[in-house]
Amino acid sequence: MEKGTSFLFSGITFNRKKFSSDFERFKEKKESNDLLSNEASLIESQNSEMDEITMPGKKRKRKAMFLEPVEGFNVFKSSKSAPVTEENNQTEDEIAQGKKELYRKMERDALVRKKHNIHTSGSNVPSPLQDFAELKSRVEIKVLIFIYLKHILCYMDSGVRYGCKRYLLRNFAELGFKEPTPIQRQAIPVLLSGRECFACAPTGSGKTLAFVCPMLMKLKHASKDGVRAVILCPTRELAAQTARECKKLAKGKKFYIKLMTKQLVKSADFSKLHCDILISTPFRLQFAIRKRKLDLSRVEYLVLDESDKLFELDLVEQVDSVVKACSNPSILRSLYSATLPDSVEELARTIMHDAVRIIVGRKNAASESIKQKLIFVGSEEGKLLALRQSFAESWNPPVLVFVQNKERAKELYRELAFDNVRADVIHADLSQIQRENAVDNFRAGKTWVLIATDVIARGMDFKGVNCVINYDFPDSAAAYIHRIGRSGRAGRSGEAITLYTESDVPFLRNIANVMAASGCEVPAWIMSLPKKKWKKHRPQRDAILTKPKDEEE
Ligand SMILES: Nc1ncnc2c1ncn2[C@@H]1O[C@H](COP(=O)(O)OP(=O)(O)OP(=O)(O)O)[C@@H](O)[C@H]1O
Repeated sequence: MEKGTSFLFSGITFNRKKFSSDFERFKEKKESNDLLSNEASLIESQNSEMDEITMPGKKRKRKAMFLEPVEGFNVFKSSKSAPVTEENNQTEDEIAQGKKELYRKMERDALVRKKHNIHTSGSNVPSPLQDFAELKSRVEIKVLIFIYLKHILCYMDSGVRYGCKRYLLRNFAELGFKEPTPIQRQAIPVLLSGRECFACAPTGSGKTLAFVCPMLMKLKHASKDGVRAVILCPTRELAAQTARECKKLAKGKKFYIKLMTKQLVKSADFSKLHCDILISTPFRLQFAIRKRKLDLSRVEYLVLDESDKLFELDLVEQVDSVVKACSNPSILRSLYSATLPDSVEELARTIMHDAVRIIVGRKNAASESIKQKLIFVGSEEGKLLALRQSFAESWNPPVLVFVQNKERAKELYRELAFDNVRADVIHADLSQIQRENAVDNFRAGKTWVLIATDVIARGMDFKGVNCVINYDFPDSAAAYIHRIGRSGRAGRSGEAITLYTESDVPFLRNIANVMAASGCEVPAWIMSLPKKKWKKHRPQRDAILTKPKDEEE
C-alpha cells in the first residue's frame, strides 16, 4: 500500500494527504501498541465481569450500536443553500438515488444479521455474506463516500470484487461446508474489506474458518517474503489443530503453512524461513523472536485466537512481545473467542484501528445445542459414585471428563483403569507425544473417556463428544463455557453434566446464570442464591480414591 494512503472501504483507496483535514474527522486514534501498559487491572476485572453474565431479559447497558446511516448524510443539508440550476438538480437526483440504494442495502444487511443473530458495531460495517458463492462472484456494492470538503460534495461509486479462488470453494464443499456459519458471514467480509475486528461467537461455531478464509484469500499465493501471517493460540494442542485446519482449507494451493514446534524453534534458520502463515503459542513465538531473531516486521495479518485466554496474566507478556514484533504499520489484527469480557475488549481497542465488533447470539453465552445439568453429589466421595452410576446407566461415549489439576487427573485415571473403562488422560506433565497420542486416540474412538485438565478446554474440536462431565467444578464462568463447548459443536447436540459439592454451592449461581441464559432449566433455589464474586475457585479437594474391597480386608 502506498504511504499516506489507507483503506477506507474495500476496493477504494483514500488519499490522506490530499484530504488531510477531512481525514482527521474520520480517523480513530491508534493509541498504544503496548498491551502491558493497559493490562494492570485486567485479570481481576475479567473474572468478576464473567461472573456477572446477565440473565435473559436483564440486559446490561451496552454502548450504542451503529445502526444509523453514515455520518456524511448531514452534508446534504448544507447543499440546500446552493442556487438551483439544472446541474444541481441532476446531482440531487443522483444523490437521492444513491441514498435510496444505500438504505436498501442497509435494510438487506439488517435482515441477514437479524436472521443469524449477528450484532455488529463500528463504522460502515461491511455487508454480511448471503452464501459462500458470494465470495467468488462479482458483488456490486454501491459504496457511497460523502466528503464535505470546502463545500464540494464528492460522490463515489465503486464495485467490490472478493475474487475467491476456486480451490477454496472446492475445499469448503469437500469438507461439507454448505453455508457459512453466522460468524463466518460477518467476519469474512470485514477482514476482506481491510478492517480489524474482535469477535465473540459460541464454541464450535466455525471461528477458525472465519479468520483463515480471508487470510488465504488476501495472501493469494505462496511467497518467499518472510512471515506474512501469524495465528496465536494459547495451547500447543490448539496450535497444532489450527495448523491442520489451515492446511485442509488451503489444499490444492501451495502455501507455506508452518506450526512453530519445539524442533522448528531450535533448528530453523529464521533468516531463510519461507512462511505464509505461522501458527504458534505465544511462548514459542516469543522465544523465537528473542533468541532466534525471528523477524515479524512483514506480518500483514495477526490473529489472536481465544483472545481472552491470551490476555490472562501468565500469557499477556509473551503476547505483548509478539504484538510489538509485528510492527508492519498496515497490519490487520483480529481477536476471537467464545468469551470476551468487556475488559479484554477495552484492551483490544487500544491496539486496534477502527475495529468492527461482532457478537453472535448473546455475548459470553454457552452454545444452545448443549443440554446442561447440575448434579449434587454431597462430598468428594459422592463424585466417583455418581460417575460410575452415570457410566452404568446412561453410557454415551465419547465422554470428556474435566478435573481441577493434573494430580486429580492421574488419580481419576487410576480409578477408571481399575474399572476397565477405556480411558486415557491428558495433562501438562505428559510429553508432547503422549499428549498428541491421547488426543488422537480419543479422536479415533480408541478411547471412550478422556480425563483432562483445562489444557484442552479451549478450542479443541472433537467432533463427536456426546457428553462433557465437570467432575470438578470449573474455576470460572468462562472455563465452564469453554469446557462444555467441547460437545455440541457445528450444530450437533451435546450434553454437559456438572457435579457439585457443598464447597461449590457459593459459586453455583454463576454457572446457573450461564445455563439459564442458554435456555436450560435451573432450580429456582439456585437462581435465588446470592451472586458471589468469583476469584478462581480451586478448593483443596480430597484425593480421588476408592480402595478395592480385597485391599481393605
Ligand atoms: N460453514 C461450516 N459448516 C459446517 N461446519 C463447519 C463450518 N465451518 C466450520 N465448521 C466445522 O465446525 C467445527 C467447529 O469449528 P471451530 O473449531 O472453528 O469452532 P470455534 O468456533 O473456533 O470453537 P471454539 O470456540 O471451541 O474454539 C469444526 O469441526 C469445523 O470443521
